[in-house]
Amino acid sequence: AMVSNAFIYHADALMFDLEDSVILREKDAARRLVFHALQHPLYQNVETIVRVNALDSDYGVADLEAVVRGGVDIVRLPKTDTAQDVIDIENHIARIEAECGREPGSTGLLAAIESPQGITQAVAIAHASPRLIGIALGAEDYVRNLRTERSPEGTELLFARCAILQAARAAGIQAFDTVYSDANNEAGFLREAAHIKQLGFDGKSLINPRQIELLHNLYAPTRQEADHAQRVVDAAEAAAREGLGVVSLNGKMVDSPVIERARLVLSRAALSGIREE
Ligand SMILES: CC(C)(COP(=O)(O)OP(=O)(O)OC[C@H]1O[C@@H](n2cnc3c(N)ncnc32)[C@H](O)[C@@H]1OP(=O)(O)O)[C@@H](O)C(=O)NCCC(=O)NCCSC(=O)C[C@@](O)(CC(=O)O)C(=O)O
Ligand SMILES: [Mg+2]
Repeated sequence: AMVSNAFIYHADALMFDLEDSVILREKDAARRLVFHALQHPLYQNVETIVRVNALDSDYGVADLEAVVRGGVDIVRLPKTDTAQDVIDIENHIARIEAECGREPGSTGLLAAIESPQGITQAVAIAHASPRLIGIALGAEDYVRNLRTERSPEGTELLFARCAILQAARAAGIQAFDTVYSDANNEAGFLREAAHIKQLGFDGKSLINPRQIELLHNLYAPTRQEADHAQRVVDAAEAAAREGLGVVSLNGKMVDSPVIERARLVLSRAALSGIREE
């Protein structure tokens, strides 16, 4: 049922899971279901991601064969511990693209890091393939590996989140935060989402449609922020026409980092609208 109507919720991308939310005896049926969903007309204008099983499991390579041939936009590799994990999946994807006549390099990759080993290798992982559109944190597995549990403050995840952000930015790719598992706790979700936005994440994996609007609204700038960003960009463009790299706007210095920040605010306004307070 979820596969058949997930497209109605206006998520930025839809992720079909073949890994931990599918029990072993359903793995083959789930793969077939996703293969057909990827080719359904309703999913042609939606960015699709499939989380495949690990390549060293009994299912990983079959998952890849199905989803690359099915036309998935991005493959999510779970439990990525090393750069070699990324290179291995990259090689399989390249082979399958060649075999099925898909444009070489057109399948994107998203590596999920879910262990201390992966966090220590985050920089190498983030640089391991030109297909990588981003890296992501998988916090439920990560805290299990750390031998702790998630707290409302997220203290136990701060190191991992910063490591993922640093690695992603160093490689020039996106950084995505993990799921918030209590779908009924709106206040807790919003607190965590505000925290990861402030750290610098580009977004977050969601498990329930009710979280989509909340996150879009949080990432959307306020009217005041959007208006200010527009004034910064206008002032910068006027200054550039006069050959100036730095200008003053109401007494505040406007230079290259401030202008780039303003452009990011405007792009978020274009994507998510204006925040409802
Ligand atoms: C959380 C809950 C059980 C709540 O159930 P509830 O029954 O209370 O949901 P309700 O809100 O009542 O549903 C109202 C309506 O929305 C529909 N609906 C609900 N969820 C929908 C959805 N996801 N997609 C489309 N449709 C949906 C539903 O069908 C219904 O439709 P309808 O009947 O027509 O009204 C349910 O959402 C759910 O199962 N979520 C997906 C869980 C999942 O994907 N887990 C794997 C990824 S995490 C992981 O693996 C950890 C990780 O690996 C992560 C990492 O790597 O980052 C790590 O280590 O951290
Ligand atoms: Mg996991």
